[in-house]
Amino acid sequence: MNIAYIGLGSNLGESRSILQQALVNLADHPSIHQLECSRFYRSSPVDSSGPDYVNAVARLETSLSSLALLHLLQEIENRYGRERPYINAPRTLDLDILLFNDEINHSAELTLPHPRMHQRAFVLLPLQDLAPDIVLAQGTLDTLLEQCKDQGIELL
Ligand SMILES: Nc1nc2c(c(=O)[nH]1)N=C(CO)CN2
Repeated sequence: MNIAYIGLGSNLGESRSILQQALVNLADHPSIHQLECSRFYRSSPVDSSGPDYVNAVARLETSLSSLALLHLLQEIENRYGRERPYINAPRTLDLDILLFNDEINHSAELTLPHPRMHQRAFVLLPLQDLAPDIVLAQGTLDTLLEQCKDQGIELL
């Protein structure tokens, strides 16, 4: 069984209920097990403008490959009317694979671990709820959170 961490984000529409519904969609999938989610956070947009985001991180076990999981996440994003008019545009639902076992992937479709997760408090703080002792290639969660403490984020 594979273990994946997924970043969830939304800053358009009913963000909290969209995230909750997306978690139900994931939990209902026959190849996804043991889904757990962090607390929800409100965060200021990083590298983009527009409304604040609601962010969370989920941990799940799956028999799917990383690419099959990516395609499932894209399909769920599309159910919530996700459009991609420009890079980092506001979005109803963003589902990113952050970590997939210890997989390192630099394919055209998927980069693992997620290339910017270590610089984003909206990923690191919810990840800390689920896996406080996890150590990324760039350092511990405490060390990395210290480096992005200027990013606005609060517990919902
Ligand atoms: N706070 C916050 N900022 C972002 C987010 C996000 O989920 N939360 N997602 C982005 C595109 O992936 C760009 N900026």
